[in-house]
Amino acid sequence: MTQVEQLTVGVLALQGAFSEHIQLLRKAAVTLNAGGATAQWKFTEVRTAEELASCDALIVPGGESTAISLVAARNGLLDNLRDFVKVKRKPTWGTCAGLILLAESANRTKKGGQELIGGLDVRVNRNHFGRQTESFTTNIELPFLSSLPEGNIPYHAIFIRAPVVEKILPHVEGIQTKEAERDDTVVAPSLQPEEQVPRDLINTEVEVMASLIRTEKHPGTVQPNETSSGGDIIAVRQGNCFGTSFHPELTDDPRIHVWWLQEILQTLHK
Ligand SMILES: NC(=O)CC[C@H](N)C(=O)O
Repeated sequence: MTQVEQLTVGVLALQGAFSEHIQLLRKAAVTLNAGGATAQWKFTEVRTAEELASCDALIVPGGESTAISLVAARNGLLDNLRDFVKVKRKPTWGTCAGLILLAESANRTKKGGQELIGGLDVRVNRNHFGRQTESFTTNIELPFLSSLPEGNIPYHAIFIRAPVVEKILPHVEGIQTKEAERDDTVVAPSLQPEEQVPRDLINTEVEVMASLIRTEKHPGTVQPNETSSGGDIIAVRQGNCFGTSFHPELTDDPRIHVWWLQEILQTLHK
């Protein structure tokens, strides 16, 4: 009998919707293993460098990116997270605040209050749709789910003070050379030369996985932006990193978690 591999997926548990992710990951693993055992999955909350080191993959949840980055900095975890994502290049998924933290650049940040992990060559615009009261839910098409059972059923996406990807950046090692074009833009720090990963290992450009085309009027005002003609970019993937503007963890629909666990298996077996 072939040995089933053991994989540990961590959820950064400093602030935000981490326990919801763990519950949905458990549900996703049951779904995935029902189609034939894939792996023995362990899902765990991550608060320390030791816990992070035990993980094969990581979710950075929704919540408040400023709070998550402050606590991570206080716990001395930011550099470990950067190493996990950008040097070890382990599969990492950020939802909402997590997408902001995985971006190489973010606009509308609080003065002096935000550090980024980086990993996705994008610039996000925080709170793109407005304040809490302008949060909304909507059914969207997620073409990347189409290979899953029931993958073509629209996905009920929850946007809470959500960011969007407003620009795909050219990949440059040494992020300081990237634009910080406004007073409220922050960028992720550059890798040290000895940490730089050869370009062919990064291997992919940013891939737009989903856009939101707002056909009906939502309460929030939409800022004009560079992607408005094709809709707002709300899901991207690049190499080991995946990010979504919305909160799959606040639904009971495990399809994106199932898809992402499959991605982990594929990445690890490449
Ligand atoms: N729901 C969320 O995760 C909101 C993200 C929040 N606007 C931030 O900047 O962190």
